[in-house]
Amino acid sequence: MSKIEVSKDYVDEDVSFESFHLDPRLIQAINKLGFEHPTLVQTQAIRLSLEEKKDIIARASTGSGKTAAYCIPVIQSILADSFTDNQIQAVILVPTKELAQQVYDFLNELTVYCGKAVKLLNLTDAIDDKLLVSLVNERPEVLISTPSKLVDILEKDHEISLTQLKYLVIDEVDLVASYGYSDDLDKLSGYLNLKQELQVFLMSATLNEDVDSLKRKFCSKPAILKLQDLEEDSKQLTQFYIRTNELDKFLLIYVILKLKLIKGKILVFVNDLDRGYRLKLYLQNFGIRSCILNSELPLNSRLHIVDQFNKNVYNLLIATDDSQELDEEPEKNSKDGKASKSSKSSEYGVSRGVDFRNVACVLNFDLPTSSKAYVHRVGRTARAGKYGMALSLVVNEKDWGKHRPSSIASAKRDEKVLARIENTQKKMGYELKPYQFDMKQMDGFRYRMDDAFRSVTKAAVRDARLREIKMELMTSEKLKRHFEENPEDLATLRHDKAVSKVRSDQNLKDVPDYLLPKAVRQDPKRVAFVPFNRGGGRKRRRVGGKKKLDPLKKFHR
Ligand SMILES: Nc1ncnc2c1ncn2[C@@H]1O[C@H](COP(=O)(O)OP(=O)(O)OP(=O)(O)O)[C@@H](O)[C@H]1O
Repeated sequence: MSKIEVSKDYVDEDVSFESFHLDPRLIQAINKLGFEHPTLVQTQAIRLSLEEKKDIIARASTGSGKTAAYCIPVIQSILADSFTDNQIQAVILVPTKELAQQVYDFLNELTVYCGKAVKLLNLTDAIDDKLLVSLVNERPEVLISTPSKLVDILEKDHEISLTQLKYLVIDEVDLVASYGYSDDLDKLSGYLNLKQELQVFLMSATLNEDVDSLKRKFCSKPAILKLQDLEEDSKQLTQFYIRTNELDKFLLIYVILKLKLIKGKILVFVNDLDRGYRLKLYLQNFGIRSCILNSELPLNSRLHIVDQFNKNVYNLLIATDDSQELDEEPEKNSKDGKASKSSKSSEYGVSRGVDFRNVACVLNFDLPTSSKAYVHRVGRTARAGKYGMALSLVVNEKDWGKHRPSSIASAKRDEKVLARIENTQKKMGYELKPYQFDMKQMDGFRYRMDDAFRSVTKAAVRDARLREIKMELMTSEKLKRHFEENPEDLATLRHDKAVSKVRSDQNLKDVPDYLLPKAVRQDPKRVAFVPFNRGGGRKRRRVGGKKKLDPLKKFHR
């Protein structure tokens, strides 16, 4: 049994899962999951749902256990009701296929001792629609889907009935509400027996006014849970930013990664597809291996990459988050002010809800385009009560566009977005701290950065992108068969191979002694959290002990 550590701040230590009078099969599964106590949002949601039959709107921090908060009451109620035979009793809607799979996997674990009492169906599984319709007609108790896929299937077969539905869950509800799913939700409401027996859960870490119309449409007298603000000294997430120019972002990431200034697994976000490959190839020059995650890769590969990252097969994942969510007001994407679903990425989303495990640092190589997207990105670390840090590279407005090859359009607004991020974080009681790097001290690394940066041409990026897709399409097929035949062999399929023959110079891979900070030269094993002043001298903080270290502590002026 793997025990998952959850900090006191999220966990309701006075409460046990047994106190909810849950079915023994469910209790056994919860024990197997290693959950000792419910989290705060779970205690409240389970009670309100099972005892008071309330509709629930919950805003709770990223990583605070919202999935179990709605899954447990849904499964409990299905198990408790032995009279309703073979009916679709719950629909769980999420914005992306990744999340559908994640929720499906979690429900599978939760129902592992339930035999055939609870059947689950993930509608976003890439199976033929006809087969899907016939599987829905077998009336599994729980359907998991994106709104558009569900409506699609309902429109394909008018015999399917949802009037007996007891639970409707919309997870990441603000994204579902604002991301072009409103037509699908309107259509869906026509299939439901709203405000009768139906109990509704609307969940997210961020709620906005788009959710109000869903609240009016789907809920009656909902209980509103807001479980977000932690005490100052109990915050697990430490947030930093560095103001820089576009080319120096490449210098910074090289130095940070090469000298291992951040300990543990790092999730790097970039804002477009080519950018991800550019960074991967650039780092490859220095012998730094990374793995790519983006909307172009087949779903099987995406799921496998996240799974392997969670199992610590990779330490560095470069994820493209091209959602381009904007903060309200000044700019909206379409005439009605709603962001539209772009075809390729419409059902892909990596900053939302994906349960990355044990991420030490979220590094926003490119700053997201909205404060809301920032909340979700940085929420990939410091999950389930663990500590984590977020580091964002912010381009000075005056420096934007000065060096075309390293430039990206979104960075033009970085300073404005940073101001909004600071504002929203402040309202939640958080603070972003600036890091003043002494860029002069990194001058020794600059020529290597230049060399490596220049070697990554546009053609090399295009070539890498094509190769990776081809490779992953083949891997994806293999994965499909492997998943069926040989699940334990999956770990051997790696996604962090070199994707291009970019000239790889051994000189770039090694960092000569004279460039290293003194502390590292004296003791090569001591590479994390080192002071980066050539004179050395000051004592380092002990690594590993107390968690709330400032990981880049001595690197700034
Ligand atoms: N009671 C619990 N005890 C221990 N670990 C838990 C508990 N509940 C959930 N977890 C773990 O916490 C992690 C985060 O849970 P979950 O993915 O549900 O968070 P979330 O609130 O939905 O986050 P997000 O807003 O990012 O989607 C998961 O790995 C989950 O297994």
